[in-house]
Amino acid sequence: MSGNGQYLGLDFSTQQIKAIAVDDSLKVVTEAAVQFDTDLPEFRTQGGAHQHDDGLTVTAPTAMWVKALDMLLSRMKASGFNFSRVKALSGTGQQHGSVYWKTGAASTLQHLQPDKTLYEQLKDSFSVEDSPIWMDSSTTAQCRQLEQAVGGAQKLADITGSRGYERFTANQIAKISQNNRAAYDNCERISLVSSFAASLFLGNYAPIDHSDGSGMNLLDICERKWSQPCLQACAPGLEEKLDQPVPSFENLGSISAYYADRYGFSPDCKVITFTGDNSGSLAGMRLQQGDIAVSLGTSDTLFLWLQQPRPALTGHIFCNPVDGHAYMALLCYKNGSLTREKIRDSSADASWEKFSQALQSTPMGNNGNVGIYFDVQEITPYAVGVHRFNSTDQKVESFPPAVEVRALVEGQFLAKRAHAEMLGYSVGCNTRVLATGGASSNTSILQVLSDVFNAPVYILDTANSACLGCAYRAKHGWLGSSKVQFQQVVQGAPEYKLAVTPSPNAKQVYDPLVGRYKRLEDQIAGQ
Ligand SMILES: O=C(CO)[C@@H](O)[C@H](O)CF
Repeated sequence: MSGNGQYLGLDFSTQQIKAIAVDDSLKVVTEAAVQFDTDLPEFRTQGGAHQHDDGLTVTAPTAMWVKALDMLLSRMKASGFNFSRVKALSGTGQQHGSVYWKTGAASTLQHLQPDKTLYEQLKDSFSVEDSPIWMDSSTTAQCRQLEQAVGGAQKLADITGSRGYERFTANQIAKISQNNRAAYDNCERISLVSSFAASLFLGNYAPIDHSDGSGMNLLDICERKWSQPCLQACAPGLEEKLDQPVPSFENLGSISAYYADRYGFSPDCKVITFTGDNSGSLAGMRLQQGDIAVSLGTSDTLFLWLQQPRPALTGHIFCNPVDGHAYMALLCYKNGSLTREKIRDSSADASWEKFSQALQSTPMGNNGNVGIYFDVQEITPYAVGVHRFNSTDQKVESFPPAVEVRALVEGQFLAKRAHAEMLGYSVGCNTRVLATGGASSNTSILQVLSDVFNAPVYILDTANSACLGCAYRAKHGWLGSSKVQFQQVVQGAPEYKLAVTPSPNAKQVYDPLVGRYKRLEDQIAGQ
């Protein structure tokens, strides 16, 4: 894999647009960003979005994303970045968001004038000016309609990898076709945020990729084609507005001449399919078969690599962005660091040191005491409340402080393992846990994670993992995904740091405890 080129990753995320360039050894050489709220105040967004008065609808101005790209590239040019060295670029977009290109916009995209900004030329190219984004929760009716049309929630999950979720694109499209038919009819192409961004660079409509397309409730994730029952249930004439989905590592062709003329990109710079931000993160974290990535933040997120997925009513299964025969899964937990902090305050004198001492002073399995701490409405599963059980499954009102601390941490990780296994993951000899996020700096917490999964835990700096992952994917696509595996391309990337390994007998303690935890969780979720 020779070459002295550079590879550019772009991330069109909720609050900013970011670029990272890496050299041939995948070392970061440039970073740049535009913050929507502060750099483009004329759009008056908060966190990159507009929260509507109904308390459910959340959108972002499509033209703001276009203007942000003008600003980002101008900043990079002004800083002296040499665009001519970029061999290929790829990117991500916040998942589920959608862009509605007005009839006739293709011609404008194909004939961009280098003496004008993208914004000047494209600002009136969208039949829906405010794109629905992933924070929207206004389409519950459309979710139920879609689930009913295809045979129920589990059937929709079996087809598309997820039950109906309000933020998923099919339900947003259905809402627009039902409530704003003129805008829907005056739209010749619907893009995701990722394929919209790719279209800007390609100077033509870019296709939706399999991985981000898996977040729409429209793609049959086994066939990797649009599901006809889902298309027909969603909106009339939808398939022609979407075009056909493609693998997430396709070389879409050369960059639009607009960028060569205006910024000095090489005319031969290749555009590699863009994908969703979580898929980009999987690439940036360099997950491979057998890996689980655990992001321990305000909400906890699990990224799984799956070979044989089992779609369920919780979690999401997407086509894998770097391996055309594999899948990935996402599990999101609302009760994350705030819950850990609450127990730290109530049972460890608000001290992480005492929190850690409590974990060190209590045995694996906590003498049979199990806790489920859903302070706020949990989404995995849909349940709420704090529930404590003693070794004979009797509900108890409280635990001693140290037992409470361990019950919380073990409960959170037993939940993650139970739901991961429900989606088709199996803990085995090649399991690696990659930990990131605030709590990954606490070795005692990581020790419990390692024991529950009976696997080594590595620490990963995933700052900008989505953007970095796309720079990696750009090189993979440029080299030719049919010629080289993604894992080979990223071999030279910085190594993970081994943090902890499982305690002796961890397997004997936690393998049976996972089943017991799941039974207790089902019991409280069923309430
Ligand atoms: O909704 C989500 C995943 O399903 C979020 O992680 C968005 O992708 C954030 F942009």
